Amino acid sequence: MEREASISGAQRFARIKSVHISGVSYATIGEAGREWLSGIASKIRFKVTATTNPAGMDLISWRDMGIPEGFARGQIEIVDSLIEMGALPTFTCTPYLSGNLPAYGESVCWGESSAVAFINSVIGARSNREGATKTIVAAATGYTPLYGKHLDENRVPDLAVYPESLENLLHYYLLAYHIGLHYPDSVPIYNVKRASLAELKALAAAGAASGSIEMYHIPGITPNKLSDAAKSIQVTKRDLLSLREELSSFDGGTDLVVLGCPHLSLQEIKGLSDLMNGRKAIVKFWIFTARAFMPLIERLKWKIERFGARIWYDTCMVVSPLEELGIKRVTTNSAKAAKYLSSLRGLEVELLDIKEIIERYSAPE
Ligand SMILES: C[C@@](O)(CCOP(=O)(O)O)CC(=O)O
Ligand code: SF4
Repeated sequence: MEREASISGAQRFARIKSVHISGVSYATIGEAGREWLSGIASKIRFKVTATTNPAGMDLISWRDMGIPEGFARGQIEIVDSLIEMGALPTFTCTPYLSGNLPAYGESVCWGESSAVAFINSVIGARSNREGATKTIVAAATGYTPLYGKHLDENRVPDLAVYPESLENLLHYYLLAYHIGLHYPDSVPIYNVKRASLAELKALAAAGAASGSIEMYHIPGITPNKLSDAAKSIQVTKRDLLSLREELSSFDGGTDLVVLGCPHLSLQEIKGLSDLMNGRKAIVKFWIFTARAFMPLIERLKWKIERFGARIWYDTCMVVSPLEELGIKRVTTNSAKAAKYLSSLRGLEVELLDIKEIIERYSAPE
């Protein structure tokens, strides 16, 4: 940890109350990661709340997903090692909705770039975008080096963004993705009139996926101190639509629709069940969310199941080995998923808003 502090230029450490560990999927960390975790599992005990990012499969229904036995064995060993050290089995990228909610001003050490940007921006907690190893060291020591987004001077807005129009959730993803591409290290002010939980999540996820945006402000909505930004830009609807084209490599004829990047909130699942009501899927639909919501979804899911969609827990479309399940073309509404599905999983991607997806890939009952 001392060496880590000197690399990042930190002079001091912050005492932390929580970590969020990414790098849980066997598809991402492989044999090397599995071995490393099993080697340290009996030697390390976590001192603070430690939640976990999605794993490479639904930890209960993995056989239904078509996950090979060998993959499942490796994944279960990773999960066991993390739990032995004291991690909480949340397996979600929205841990702030599943029991790990930092307070305003609190320093934490979190992985998962979308969650880091969400808690910095929406809650006013403080974290840098950390790698898995560092979050494990922080969990074992209870400290993290104090630099970057832990410090006031790095949380000051430097770019005022004026979108021409935001008509649906996809536009929020595209707006932040556009800013992350062109201003990857900025602290933007998004001048938007409203932002639901889903929209706040989309802004957090997309700006960190195309760039390294760890924090944004929204006047009247996010709690951090605002000041005038040095630079100001307009983002037109045309900018958003041409970005959608760039992120899409096909148009119609998908193998699989994947929704839930980041993991869907309860409100989004409710909204989806209403959109699906009275319709039937004509392709495979997979939905990803946190295991913690499972009992609550019991009463909502009949509409989703009748539609023909499947809900998976503990995992997501990016960290499960979709390409090994014979899938080649996927459709999503998340710009972050679009990027990682093509770059990490090597899949063809179609990016559409949720209503367009339902219209294109389902029919009235
Ligand atoms: C792409 C991502 O959301 C999930 C995959 O990362 P990991 O395997 O959990 O480290 C991680 C991130 O954006 O920080
Ligand atoms: S759903 Fe998206 S944000 Fe969540 S872990 Fe998967 S890639 Fe990351």
